[in-house]
Amino acid sequence: MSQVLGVAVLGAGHMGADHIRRLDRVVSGARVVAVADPDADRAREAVAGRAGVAVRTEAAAALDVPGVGAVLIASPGEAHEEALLAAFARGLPVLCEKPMVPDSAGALRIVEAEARLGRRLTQIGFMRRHDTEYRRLKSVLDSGKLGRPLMLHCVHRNVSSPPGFTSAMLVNSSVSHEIDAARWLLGHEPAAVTVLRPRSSAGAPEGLLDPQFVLLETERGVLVDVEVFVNSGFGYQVRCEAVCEAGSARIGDDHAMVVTAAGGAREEVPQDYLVRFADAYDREVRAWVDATRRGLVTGASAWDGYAAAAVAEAGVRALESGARTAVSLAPRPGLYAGTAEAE
Ligand SMILES: NC(=O)c1ccc[n+]([C@@H]2O[C@H](COP(=O)([O-])OP(=O)(O)OC[C@H]3O[C@@H](n4cnc5c(N)ncnc54)[C@H](O)[C@@H]3O)[C@@H](O)[C@H]2O)c1
Ligand SMILES: O[C@H]1[C@H](O)[C@@H](O)[C@H](O)[C@@H](O)[C@H]1O
Repeated sequence: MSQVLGVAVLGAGHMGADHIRRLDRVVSGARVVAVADPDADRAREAVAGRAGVAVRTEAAAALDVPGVGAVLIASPGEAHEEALLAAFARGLPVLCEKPMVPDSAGALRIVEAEARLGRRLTQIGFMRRHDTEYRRLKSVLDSGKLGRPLMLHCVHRNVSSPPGFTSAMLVNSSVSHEIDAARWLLGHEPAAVTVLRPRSSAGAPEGLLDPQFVLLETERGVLVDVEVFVNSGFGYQVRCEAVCEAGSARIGDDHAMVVTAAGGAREEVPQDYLVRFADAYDREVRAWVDATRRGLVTGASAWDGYAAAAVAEAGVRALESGARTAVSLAPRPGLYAGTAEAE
C-alpha cells in the first residue's frame, strides 16, 4: 500500500465539509491537504483546527498544491466538468459527487476525455451502491432466488428542498439516485421515461412541481416507479421494493430506532441524507481511498455518470412535455465494458 493519500477537496459546503471530516477522522490512509471554495471563509471553517491544509478560492489552484494525489469534487454540479478535466490533465484520480455533470452532452465529453486517456480515473458518488441495505437487495436479486425482477417500486422523500431547487432537479438531482440504483440493481439500461404530476403540495415553494411520479421502462421490460417528494416536511425516506417472478424484497423500512415508552411506540425518521446514508458515505470514501492507494479505480464509473445524466435529461423532457420520452445513449467506449454492474 502506498503512502497516505493527499486529497484536494473542491467545494466546502454541506457535502464537502462532511467529506473533509470523513477523510480526516473516519477513513484511514488519507489526509486533506487542500480545499478550494470561492467562499474562502467557508473553506477555512471546514478545515478549522486542522494544520497544514492549503485553502484556495480556485479549484485548479488547489490541485497544484504539493502533496495532492487525488481529488474529491463536492462543488455544485455545474462546476464538475471543468474540475474533472483539470484532474484528468494532471492524471489525478477523482471521487466526484453526483451528478457527474448535469447535462448529458457535458457528461459525454467527460466519458470521451477519460476514454482518450485510456484508463479510468473517475468514481462517481452514487453512495447507494455502498449502502448495506441496497447491497443486500442486489445480492438477493443477483442470486436468482426470486426469479427475474419485474418491477421496482421506489420512494424518495426529503424534508425540504434547498433554495433554488427547481422542478427539473427533482428528476436530475434527486431521482438520479434511483436511476443509478435501478441500472446497478438490474444490470441493464432504462429505455424510456414518463413523468406524472399529482397536484403540488402546499408545503412546496411556489411554482415547484413537488411531488412527481417518475416511471422508467427498461430495455428488458422492467418497470421502475419513483415517488419523489422533496418537501414532505416529515422525514428523509428512501425505499425500494423489487417485485420478482418468485417473490419480492423490500428495503428502507426499518433502519431507524423504535422507541417504546409511556404506552406507545415511536419510530424515529432520519431528517436528511447525511444521517440515513452516513454508513454508505463512509464505505464509499473508504473504498475510494483504499482503491486509489492500490492504483485501482472501482465504483460507479464516468459511464454510469453519463448514463444517469442521459436518462435524467429524458426525464426532464418528459416532465416538460407530459409525454413518454425515449432514452438514447451514445455507444459505450470499450473502457467501460461491463460497468453497469460494476462494484
Ligand atoms: N450523494 C448525495 O447524497 C449528495 C447529497 C447532497 C449533495 N450532493 C452533491 O454534492 C455536490 C455539492 O452539494 P452541496 O449540497 O454540498 O452544495 P452546497 O451548496 O452546500 O456546497 C457547494 C459549495 O461549493 C462551492 N463552490 C461553488 N463553485 C465552486 C467551484 N467552482 N469550485 C469549488 N467550490 C465551488 C460553494 O461556494 C459551496 O460552498 C452537488 O453535486 C450535489 O448534487 C450529493
Ligand atoms: O442533492 C441531494 C442528494 O443527492 C440527496 O441524496 C437527495 O435525497 C436529494 O433529493 C438531492 O437534492
